[in-house]
Amino acid sequence: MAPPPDTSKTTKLERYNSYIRRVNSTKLLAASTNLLFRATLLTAVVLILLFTLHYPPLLAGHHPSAASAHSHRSLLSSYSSYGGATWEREVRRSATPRRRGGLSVLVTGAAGFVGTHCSLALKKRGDGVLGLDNFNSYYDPSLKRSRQKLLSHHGILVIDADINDSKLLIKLFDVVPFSHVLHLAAQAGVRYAMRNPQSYVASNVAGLVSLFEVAAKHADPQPAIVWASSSSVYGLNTAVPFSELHRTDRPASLYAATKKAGEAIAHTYNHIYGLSITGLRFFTVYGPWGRPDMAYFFFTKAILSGNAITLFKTRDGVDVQRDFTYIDDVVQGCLGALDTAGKSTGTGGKKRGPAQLRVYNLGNTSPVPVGKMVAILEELLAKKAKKNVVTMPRNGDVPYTHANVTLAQKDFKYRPTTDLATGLRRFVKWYVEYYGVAAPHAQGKGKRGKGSVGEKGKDANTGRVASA
Ligand SMILES: O=C(O)[C@H]1O[C@H](OP(=O)(O)OP(=O)(O)OC[C@H]2O[C@@H](n3ccc(=O)[nH]c3=O)[C@H](O)[C@@H]2O)[C@H](O)[C@@H](O)[C@@H]1O
Repeated sequence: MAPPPDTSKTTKLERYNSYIRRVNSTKLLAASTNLLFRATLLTAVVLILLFTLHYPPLLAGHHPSAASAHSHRSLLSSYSSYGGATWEREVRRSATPRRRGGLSVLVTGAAGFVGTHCSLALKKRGDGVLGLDNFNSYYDPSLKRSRQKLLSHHGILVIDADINDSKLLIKLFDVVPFSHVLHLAAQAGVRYAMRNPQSYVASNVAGLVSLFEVAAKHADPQPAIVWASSSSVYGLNTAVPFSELHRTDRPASLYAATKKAGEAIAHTYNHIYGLSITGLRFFTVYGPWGRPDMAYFFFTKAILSGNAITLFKTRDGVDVQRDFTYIDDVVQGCLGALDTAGKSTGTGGKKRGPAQLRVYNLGNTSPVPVGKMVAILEELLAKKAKKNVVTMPRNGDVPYTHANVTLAQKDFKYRPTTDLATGLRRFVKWYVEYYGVAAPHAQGKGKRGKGSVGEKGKDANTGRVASA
């Protein structure tokens, strides 16, 4: 009988082979896990890169001074990021005139007080308007959002961006051949300049240069520019009424100094690049949808709520006076300046010939003591103000303003027609409606003038009215 075959060797060999297979498959598993991990990492990096490249505006739109504003986004501001076919279509739709020979105007500071009124007036007569505003929180941004809503109802798009965002400005001029820019975006307020000086440099100097740069070097055609200077440039000037020929080299506040700097910068861009530039020196503009940082506005609030107001007197014990100018009159001046602006003469940063450089006072031509302004408000609100009268602190204020408007009258028929009592009555009417406060019993006897923005045909005496 043959001996049974010796299987021990074969079994050992098989065990060894199976061991090798296990080792190999473990190695393979480890290698493929490693590969999978690397591939996932690479895909993630590629995706992040693609996302970032695709949405640069999300970063570009965030100028530091606009940072706080971005917490106030609403549906209306969905164009805070720019680019894309839909965005371009909306921009063009808003900026295209609806009348033959109409203007196409980029309005900066469009959700501001003067910006809102001018945008509506331009749109109403058939011009194209595109707005820009950074919705900063210098004063209640919800008021700016309400103005934006009003503009949106009239087909005007306001883009949520800062004038220092030159990439956006370039993009806008690529999409629309604006004929004009109405540049009203600025850091306003005389006394606030002592608390936040840098904001004046950022908006009124750097922002202005940013706009002029793009208009001079990138815009084709170059637009004509009309922009807001200020009566404060007259500073310590004592010759009255203030004429454009008077000295403006003694500003009393940093605010005034930045506006004066703006006028000098305008001269440079006109001289080198052939930009047509018109500066408008506004005199204490007031009215419905006004600025809550201005005295007539916060005095109204204080009087209604029974809080004291502070009235400044000059060092000689005289009432401070202002040439208060009603918004509709200023709008008329802004449109007149736009209509008579000559064309810019340069292209691609090269001047081709001399261009227009102008500056005008837009005032009311009748100064009123601030005490009188308070007396008018007291009558309209049927309530006495609690007054603290103090000597004017050294805060940048000047004792007196008074405009000579002969030049604006001659060049574009500027004629202010609204006295302070009439204008304040319209303001108070708007104020009680907008804020839904209990209507005052008295509304004064001022003459009724032509309707202004925000008047809804309802009388404030009828009681509480929902905000606009
Ligand atoms: O015309 C201008 O150039 C300027 O007009 C206004 O500046 P201002 O005239 O100082 O306007 P308000 O701040 O409303 O002050 C009006 C008057 O009330 C006085 N006032 C202000 C505040 C206060 O608590 N008490 C007070 O008596 C001021 O001294 C001033 O005479 C605007 O705020 C500026 O942005 C604008 O450029």
